[in-house]
Amino acid sequence: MKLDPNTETPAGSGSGEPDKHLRVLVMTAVAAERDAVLRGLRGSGRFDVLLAGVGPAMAAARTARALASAEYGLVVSAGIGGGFIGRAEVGSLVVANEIVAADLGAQTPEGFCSLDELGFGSSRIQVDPSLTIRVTEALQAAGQPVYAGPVLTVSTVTGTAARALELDVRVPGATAEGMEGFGVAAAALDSGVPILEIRAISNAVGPRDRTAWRIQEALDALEAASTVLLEVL
Ligand SMILES: O=C(O)c1cccc(C(=O)CC[C@H]2O[C@@H](n3cnc4c(=O)[nH]cnc43)[C@H](O)[C@@H]2O)c1
Repeated sequence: MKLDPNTETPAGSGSGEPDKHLRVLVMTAVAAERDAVLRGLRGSGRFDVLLAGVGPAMAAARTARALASAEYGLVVSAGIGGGFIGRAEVGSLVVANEIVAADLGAQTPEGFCSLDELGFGSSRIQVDPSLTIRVTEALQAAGQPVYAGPVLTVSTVTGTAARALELDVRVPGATAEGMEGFGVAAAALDSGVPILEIRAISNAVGPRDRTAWRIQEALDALEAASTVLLEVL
């Protein structure tokens, strides 16, 4: 498959409409997310929903294995995630317009240096803008609170206000945070398959407060979003 030389994403038709003859691979970190997605997909045979494991490394390995075993027209990284305050509240959905490995780089006395700045590749993978818009609009039309923006992948869940601010400065407009998206996206990019990431917000990105997690609320939002994906993908 051809890659767009500017974005390094698979070159598409520009409509954001995946080839409906091809299967869709959905990768979730854990079983509770997988089951929510499966409930939303209502038995559709066009989607395979597989476990990625937690964190970008396992997610990349498992996605690469799945992509080597069958032909897919789209890969979706889906799960619960943290929402940046003021951009995505608990219970809402975030559709990635880019997937950013936010802690991949080097710490220097002058501050964080990304992989791009170090000249070792890129820590950002773009999502086809028309796909992001198409999915965001469909979710909105279904009455779900939804935002489009950068979704960060981190290996360490943010647990302080200072770290949240640091990430917000590093990635302007950062909207959500998860732990698998960049791994799933790297495998998809490597196989020339388009990528999408959707996070249902279970907690705010900031000071650690386990009592404030709303995991069931986020899983319900993920299930409802998956029903919309059935129609739009
Ligand atoms: O122990 C904590 O303070 C803590 C806070 C939030 C999430 C966790 C997890 O271990 C969940 C990891 C799992 O869920 C996704 N997730 C959910 N919320 C976030 C978040 O705020 N930042 C990053 N990842 C999050 C993640 O994709 C994993 O699959 C622990």
